[in-house]
Amino acid sequence: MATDASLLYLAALPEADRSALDLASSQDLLGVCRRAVDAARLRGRPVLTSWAMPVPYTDALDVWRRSRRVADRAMLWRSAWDSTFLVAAGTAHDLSADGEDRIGAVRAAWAELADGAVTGGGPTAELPTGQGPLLVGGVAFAPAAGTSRPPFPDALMWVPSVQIRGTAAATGRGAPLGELRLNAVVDRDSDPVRVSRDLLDLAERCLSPMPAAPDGPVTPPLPRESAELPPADDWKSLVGRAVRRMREGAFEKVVLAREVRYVADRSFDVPAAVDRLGRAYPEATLFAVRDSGFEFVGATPEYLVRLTGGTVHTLGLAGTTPRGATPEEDAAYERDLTGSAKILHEHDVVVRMLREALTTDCADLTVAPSPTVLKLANVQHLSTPVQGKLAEDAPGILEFAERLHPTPALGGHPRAASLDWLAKNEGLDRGWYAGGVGWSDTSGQGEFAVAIRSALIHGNVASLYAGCGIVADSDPEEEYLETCAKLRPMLHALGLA
Ligand SMILES: C=C(O[C@@H]1C=C(C(=O)O)C=C[C@H]1O)C(=O)O
Repeated sequence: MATDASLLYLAALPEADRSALDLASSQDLLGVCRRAVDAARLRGRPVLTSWAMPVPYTDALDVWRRSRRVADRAMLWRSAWDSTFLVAAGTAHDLSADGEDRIGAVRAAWAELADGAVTGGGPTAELPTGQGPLLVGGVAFAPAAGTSRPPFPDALMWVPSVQIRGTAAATGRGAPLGELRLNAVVDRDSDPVRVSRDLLDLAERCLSPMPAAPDGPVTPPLPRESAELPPADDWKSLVGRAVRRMREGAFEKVVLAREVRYVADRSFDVPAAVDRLGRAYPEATLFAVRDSGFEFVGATPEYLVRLTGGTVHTLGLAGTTPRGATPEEDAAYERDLTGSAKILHEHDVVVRMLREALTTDCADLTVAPSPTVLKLANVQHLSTPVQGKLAEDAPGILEFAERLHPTPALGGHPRAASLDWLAKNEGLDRGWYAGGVGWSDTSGQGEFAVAIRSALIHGNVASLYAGCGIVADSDPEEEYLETCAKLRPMLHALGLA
């Protein structure tokens, strides 16, 4: 076990770079931990401590692959906005919460913990957004009915012990540095020597230069059984029922989802799947959250909210057509997308809601006058970015996430009537599908993606999810085919198609 920060540093560095950089000292980390324990004694409450040092560009996927083996929890994040990656490992502090007010409860606990953090180390890489220790994780689409939902709570948010951030675009020597950050929450009885030693030990195991052996079998697992939940015909009838309710005027739009569950002959290779997703969907936010052997992964084109430098960004993404096999066919599908009154209506409902939700906190709201087309490998979508300059006393990202979720791109409109119908009729435990995955820093800057194009994986069982917006003139068969197209990325990634 290494107890010296300089060993850790060298482990992460290519041979030729070793002499060029200052050696970090374990004494420095220890000093910060000591200060934090002193502060905990003085304040009579636990104190967040965080220490950072630069690390050269590292292969984020490789670090994450190792982290998910050595830590109780791990998360990978590659941001669609600026290509920064985040690998989080271990638990410095758990802020998970259940129930309707899950995001609010996390927000309050994070504000208390973040206040008066004792920090040290650095200087580190300049990151495009967010600084210092982060709160990472995700939230379910809706609170679980009754007892806590297995395997994840309604909001699984935690401060990781080890946090590695950098820019995925950077390659080779002379490239921008990344940041390694070690976080802990100490109380009056904590032993600073032990705290710093445990952090270095975990970081070294995550950053070890040894290549991680492949996780699963070299040949992809073969599906032994699969089930559509609900069965295809039942789901189409459900779409028909939603259409009838909308024609009766009950609501304007509702998003119906379904699950496809696969049981394979052996465990799925999650890192290989994430690697494939990342390559096939470079414009997507890539995420993987692992806890207790369950892993929720996805590559989503949709973000809920991003807060950076006094600006809030969100995205209206709704309206879908397939990609064509030829440029002509693709252009025809694009014309269907931009010229369909039904699709434009579906999209407009989302943009209207986003605008309303942001108006009060933004001095200056910019909404593109008409949607653009986002082309992914499997489908194309109508897309309208929305951004605003935040007013002085505007809230942080968790409050925006709470306010925006679920947008009518994942729930419906009007919100209360559509969600109520959904809860009574969809018959699906969405879990984290269509919820949010992301992070916040101590000042409320951060990013949350909408957790679609996602799957929950546990050993040899994978649950894949997809849904689509239904309006009064939706056709059940077409909507069913749309969900099939949305499932395709994950099916390919897992080697199931
Ligand atoms: C619900 C999903 O996607 C959402 C629904 C869309 C639609 O109805 O056109 C488009 C993008 C997403 O907002 C999904 O992928 O599961």
